[in-house]
Amino acid sequence: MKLSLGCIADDYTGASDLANTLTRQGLRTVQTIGVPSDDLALPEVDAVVVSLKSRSIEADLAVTRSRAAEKWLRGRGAGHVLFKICSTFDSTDVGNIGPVMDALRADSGDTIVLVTPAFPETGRTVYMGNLFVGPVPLNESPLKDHPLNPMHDSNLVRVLARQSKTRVGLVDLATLTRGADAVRGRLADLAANDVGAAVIDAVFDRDLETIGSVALDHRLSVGASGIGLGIARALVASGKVKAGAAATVSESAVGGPAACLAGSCSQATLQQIANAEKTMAVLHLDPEQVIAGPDEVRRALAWSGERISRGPVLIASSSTPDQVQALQSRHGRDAAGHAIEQAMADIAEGLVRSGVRRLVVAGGETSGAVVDRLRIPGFLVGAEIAAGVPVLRAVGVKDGAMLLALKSGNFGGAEFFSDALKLMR
Ligand SMILES: Nc1ncnc2c1ncn2[C@@H]1O[C@H](COP(=O)(O)OP(=O)(O)O)[C@@H](O)[C@H]1O
Ligand SMILES: O=C(O)[C@@H](O)C(=O)COP(=O)(O)O
Repeated sequence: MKLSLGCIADDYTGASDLANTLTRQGLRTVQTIGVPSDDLALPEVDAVVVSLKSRSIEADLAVTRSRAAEKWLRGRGAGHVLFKICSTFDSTDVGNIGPVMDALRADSGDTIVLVTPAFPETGRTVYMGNLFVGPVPLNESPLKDHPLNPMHDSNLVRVLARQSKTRVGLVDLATLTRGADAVRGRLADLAANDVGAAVIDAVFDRDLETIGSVALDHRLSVGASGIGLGIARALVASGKVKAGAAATVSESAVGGPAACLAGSCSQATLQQIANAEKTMAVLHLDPEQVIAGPDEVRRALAWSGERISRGPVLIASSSTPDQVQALQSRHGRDAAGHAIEQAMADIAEGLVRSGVRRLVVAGGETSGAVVDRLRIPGFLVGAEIAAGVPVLRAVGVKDGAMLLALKSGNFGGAEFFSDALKLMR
């Protein structure tokens, strides 16, 4: 297998979002959980997206894991590696985007790396280095209240400069609009001034196509699914990947009970949970009790045990920004987040033990904890439920077929949970 593109995603929902984008552009793509072991049988593919849970861990550990993934991908022939970050640039002043980018850039030997979280299909655009989420700057969007990495600055040149050892510059929309050679010229000027990373504006998919073609001059780029789309289109346009070759994924029904788990506290997910009350049984966990001990998990499993044979269930820990803040002030941000993630993983494990083979998970960190606990080594990409969220068919699991959907907290329409289950037969 010689890869045309290697990808390292800093969380599992982000990885499935990118795998979805690459598949839709015609690349045969597989999503692996971590660096795959040698005995995982992978199909013949153009792209591998290695999913890491490295967004909110210690920066040093994120660097070590990302470098190991890069080494594996380069060893499979990947000439270009995309470090997939969140389209809302989720990070803190200590990382992990900057430190991982710096390390991968050093490994790749590139003098300068293109960076853009733009993903116009989901309303993420970048202008003059400022990230917009729909109509508002990042710092006015619901991301200002994220439980783990609240975003308070929409200027990505500043945000990245605080995290990175290199100088950070900007390729603005006016330059981009003049075409690939104008971008190349600007990058050469920046590199000559010791700038090692360039945030590049992008508003429309055509901007991403220009970015994708320039990115392929380099060995590394950093961004969200939008730059993935640009790179995939450039690979197809250059003939390096045969268009329309995306592997067909088995559509055979899996059946059996279905469940949804929500650990995201995003506004979108809170609304989706409220809407799900109309179509399925919903249990709201008591976050304080989750942290207190295992009884809340037992209560959730007993509750679902009584209902799941009659229809899908949804179990949510999600709460509003002020409730999240109150909990964090009592227990600490990381301790609260970790305890709830592990409780969600316990619940997922219990549900699967009782026969659930169709599972929807809302939240990136939450999905990471659940998928790790279920020991799923990888996924093939099926139908698209919503922008950035595909149906995933697990590969390499012992207990037979299993379907999952890993939803970024911010993604999906108002009826996401029922939309997902309709496609997960
Ligand atoms: N009620 C709650 N209070 C505080 N933190 C919570 C609560 N429910 C979930 N969390 C934590 O908030 C974080 C949500 O992050 P994540 O799952 O990545 O969602 P998103 O995709 O919206 O970023 C997780 O660490 C989760 O355990
Ligand atoms: O790029 C995106 O917005 C998503 O792919 C993503 O990374 C999701 O992260 P979470 O919101 O933490 O699930």
